[in-house]
Amino acid sequence: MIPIVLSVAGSDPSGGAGIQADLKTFSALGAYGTAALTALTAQNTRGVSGVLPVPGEFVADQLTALFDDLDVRAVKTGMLGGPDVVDAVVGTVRRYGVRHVVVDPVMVATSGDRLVSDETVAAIRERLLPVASVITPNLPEAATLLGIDKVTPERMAEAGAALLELGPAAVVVKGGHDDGPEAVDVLVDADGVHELREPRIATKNTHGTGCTFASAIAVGLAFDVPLPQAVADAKRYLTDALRAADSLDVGGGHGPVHHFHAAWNTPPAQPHPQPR
Ligand SMILES: Nc1ncnc2c1ncn2[C@@H]1O[C@H](COP(=O)(O)OP(=O)(O)OP(=O)(O)O)[C@@H](O)[C@H]1O
Ligand SMILES: Cc1ncc(CO)c(N)n1
Repeated sequence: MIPIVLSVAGSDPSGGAGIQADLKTFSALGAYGTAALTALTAQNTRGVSGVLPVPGEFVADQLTALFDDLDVRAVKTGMLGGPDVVDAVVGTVRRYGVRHVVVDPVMVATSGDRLVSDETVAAIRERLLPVASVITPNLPEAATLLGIDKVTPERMAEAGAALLELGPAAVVVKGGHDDGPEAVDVLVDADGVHELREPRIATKNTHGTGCTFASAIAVGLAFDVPLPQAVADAKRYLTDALRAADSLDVGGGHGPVHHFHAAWNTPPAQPHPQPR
């Protein structure tokens, strides 16, 4: 039976981040993708112009409908519209005993636009982190969760260890927005600190990298791959998706990564033949 993975996240109508990115990642990596929407955004590759949260009660209804029927092997959370949405997720994870929970603590879009309120961040910190298998903050998200000014690349391991104290089984602090020849992330779990390194890809098309990375980890866990391997595999998949991103050329701002870089081993699209 195909492993079922669930994204609990917001919609990005431009298709590069949020549930759209998550479903593409699940599909590209061979899992069956499902999605419960927590918010609508109005956004494109240049920025976010509106957010409409889904009430927590209705997120809970979506989750109940899913879990009453489908054998969901892993849950990935992204943008969570409000504290009531966080509580709907936590309640479901506890009630159905979900084993694999990947929390991408989304706070700000690639464009720099803020996506969630302070109350939502507090609910994530206090109630969602303790049920997470792994959380994947970038440097500003790590700092916000820890209630400190900033986390520097030199202090990623230290920040990861402090975040581990908040209850998740593992933490991946992402150094993606740093510069340098490599994109370095730090995984901290009960076994200690592991560094993950891949080449930094020179592209402006980085919309949805965080969503894609966390979703790929969730697929690995759904296939029962051990966490450190699932994280390393996810990073390799994302790096290849970044490498192929410029071939898509979608939008005028930060365009999407190429989720299907491995599956579409066909030449670039040709114009449709004209009738004679
Ligand atoms: N230019 C790049 N080249 C290679 N890897 C990158 C690049 N940018 C980010 N990454 C990697 O992508 C993954 C996602 O990290 P990133 O820091 O972009 O997440 P994020 O800030 O949460 O994303 P988002 O902007 O979608 O919210 C990490 O493994 C990071 O190291
Ligand atoms: C809906 C949504 N979730 C997450 C992100 C983070 O990139 C985004 N831009 N939009």
